[in-house]
Amino acid sequence: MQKKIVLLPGDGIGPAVTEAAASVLQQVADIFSHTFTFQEKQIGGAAIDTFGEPLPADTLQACKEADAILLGAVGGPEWDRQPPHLRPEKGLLQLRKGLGLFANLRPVKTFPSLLSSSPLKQEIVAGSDLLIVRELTGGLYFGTPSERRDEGQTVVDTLHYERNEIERIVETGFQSAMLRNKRLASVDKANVLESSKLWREIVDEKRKDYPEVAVEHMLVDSTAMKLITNPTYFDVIVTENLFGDILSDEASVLTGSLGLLPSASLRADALGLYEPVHGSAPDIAGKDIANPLGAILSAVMLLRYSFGMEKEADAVEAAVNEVLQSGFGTQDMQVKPESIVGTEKMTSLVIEQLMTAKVSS
Ligand SMILES: NC(=O)c1ccc[n+]([C@@H]2O[C@H](COP(=O)([O-])OP(=O)(O)OC[C@H]3O[C@@H](n4cnc5c(N)ncnc54)[C@H](O)[C@@H]3O)[C@@H](O)[C@H]2O)c1
Ligand SMILES: CC(C)[C@H](C(=O)O)[C@@H](O)C(=O)O
Ligand SMILES: [Mg+2]
Repeated sequence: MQKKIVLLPGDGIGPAVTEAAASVLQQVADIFSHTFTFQEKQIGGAAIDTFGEPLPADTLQACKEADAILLGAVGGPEWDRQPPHLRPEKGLLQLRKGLGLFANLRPVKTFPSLLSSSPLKQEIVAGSDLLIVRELTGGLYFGTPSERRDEGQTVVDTLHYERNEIERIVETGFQSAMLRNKRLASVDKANVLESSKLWREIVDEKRKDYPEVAVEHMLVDSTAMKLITNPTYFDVIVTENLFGDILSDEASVLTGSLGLLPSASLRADALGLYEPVHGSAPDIAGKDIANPLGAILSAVMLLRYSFGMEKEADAVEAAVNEVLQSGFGTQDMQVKPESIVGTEKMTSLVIEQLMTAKVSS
């Protein structure tokens, strides 16, 4: 199969983890006789430095013409003082909005070999396997007005949702639950927010179409607590943009490292944007120590969701599992000191494992 992939390395550790994931995809193409073409474009701080804007029109256009997009991360202290429209993060938000990628899937699954990596007790995290379905193109992130007034001393952000925006993400939540263990936690703040009240109404309407799914409405504050005291309680969580952002970083603690978490941002057709959940990690950039597995597992989601390549996705996932099973890890994971490897080494271990598995199959 021939497929066009746009690479958006971005800032900080973004380029290193994107390169890692792209080299795994290239290996997949070689092994399974596909042709993947990679086109690299600028976004975030790197784009601001070169083109004066965080999402150049040329980048957006290339993404619109691609079959899938793989992004590293954006942001960093050097751009933190920029006006809001010239922040690296704005480029990512414009890209999600510009492509209409409203459904952000963030799976969180503990690897049995990494149970001791989590700061939480092993008996609590063991068996955790949940999916956060985060609304990605609405809510506080995009509502207007969002501004400073009275010489900056009054501020306003707007939480805005329209019925159809809630309906489509809730639908994604139900469909995801149907493909998993048929349990859906709809997370909101309906004891305070009007947007959450409409959200609940819509969930209650939709649940009639999915009688097999056990639905529970949960408040976001107690969900945050339950996520780390009883994570196996959850199957699918569907929630609005900001709640999903916060809960997904929290949930990364279950796996032992934020560096392990992948994500897919999807819309109704096959185009998707795939990126690790973590940020640009300026504190470790340029040192060959970033964990590339969140990006590599994002490439697994790309193979599955945009290309429908199940056996290819399974092969990469199995290779990652095998490498972790052998005890290897990056410095952010709790592995034996002699088993700590860098970004490039971790990537080559995954690639070698992929090749070995292919030869022996
Ligand atoms: N999708 C994105 O592009 C994205 C996501 C989150 C944050 N950001 C941006 O990244 C910048 C830094 O934000 P932050 O420090 O709050 O969050 P971060 O996710 O970049 O880093 C948080 C901590 O996790 C560590 N970490 C993150 N990814 C890792 C990896 N792959 N391997 C090993 N360790 C890893 C970092 O070293 C740091 O200690 C900010 O500018 C922020 O806006 C971007
Ligand atoms: C960088 C930032 C805009 C982004 C978000 O808040 O969505 C990030 O935290 C994420 O989780 O992808
Ligand atoms: Mg985030």
